Amino acid sequence: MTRLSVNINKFATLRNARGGNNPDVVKVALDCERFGAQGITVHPRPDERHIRYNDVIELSKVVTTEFNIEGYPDERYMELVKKVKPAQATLVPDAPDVITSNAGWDTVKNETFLKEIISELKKEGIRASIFVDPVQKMVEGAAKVGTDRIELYTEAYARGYHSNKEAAIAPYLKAADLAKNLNLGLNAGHDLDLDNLSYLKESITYLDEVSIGHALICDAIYYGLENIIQLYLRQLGHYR
Ligand SMILES: CC(=O)[C@@H](O)[C@H](O)COP(=O)(O)O
Ligand SMILES: NCC(=O)COP(=O)(O)O
Repeated sequence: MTRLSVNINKFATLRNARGGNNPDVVKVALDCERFGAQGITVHPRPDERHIRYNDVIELSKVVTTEFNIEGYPDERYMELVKKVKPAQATLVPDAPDVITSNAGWDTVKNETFLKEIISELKKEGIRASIFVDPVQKMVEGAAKVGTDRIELYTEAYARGYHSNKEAAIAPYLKAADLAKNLNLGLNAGHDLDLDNLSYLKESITYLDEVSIGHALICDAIYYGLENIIQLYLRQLGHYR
């Protein structure tokens, strides 16, 4: 069964917009778990515009499902994961100033670097996953650097899904088959949502995990809207 890891970055974006601690990301993580999430994902970025490094430390004390920390493996990231020892570290090749993740690793060019980082993670007992585009050469390169899993970067799939879902999934099927043959675990993420998720899952039956943040949190706000307006109207005495 494919596991759902909820990326809680955007809750932190909302908190940071006002200062203070609403919403409380620790409570959010615990509630996500209570409501069935099988993992919690965070992606601290150097500018700490959403999840902060200290949040990650506090979350690590309470998360009981799979804790997954994404990020570019610079010194600060490596220090953090070594301290926190999450179940999984997902390495993403983001430059510090990107709005969101926008590419997978070039596993060929970065072979030596990735090998070193992954061996450091393994020494700490942390499962390594690396973010890759659905490109055969990059998946082969991922196997060579010793990662336990890859995470397929699904932005292109999500973008193509509505116009031609068969074409959009095609490179992912090939990459997933190759990953399976190379004994790599398989995760997927980025821009997955209520429309495109089930077709991905039906098509790639041995998907270990998806991590979903942006759309899930937008949906939580939107699907909660009717209920919350009623609750506020009740406070104003409209239903007495
Ligand atoms: C690795 C990936 O595809 C996304 O997790 C990304 O981590 C989301 O990060 P932002 O929340 O900063 O957009
Ligand atoms: N690894 C993908 C992730 O954690 C969430 O990506 P998104 O759903 O916010 O695009």
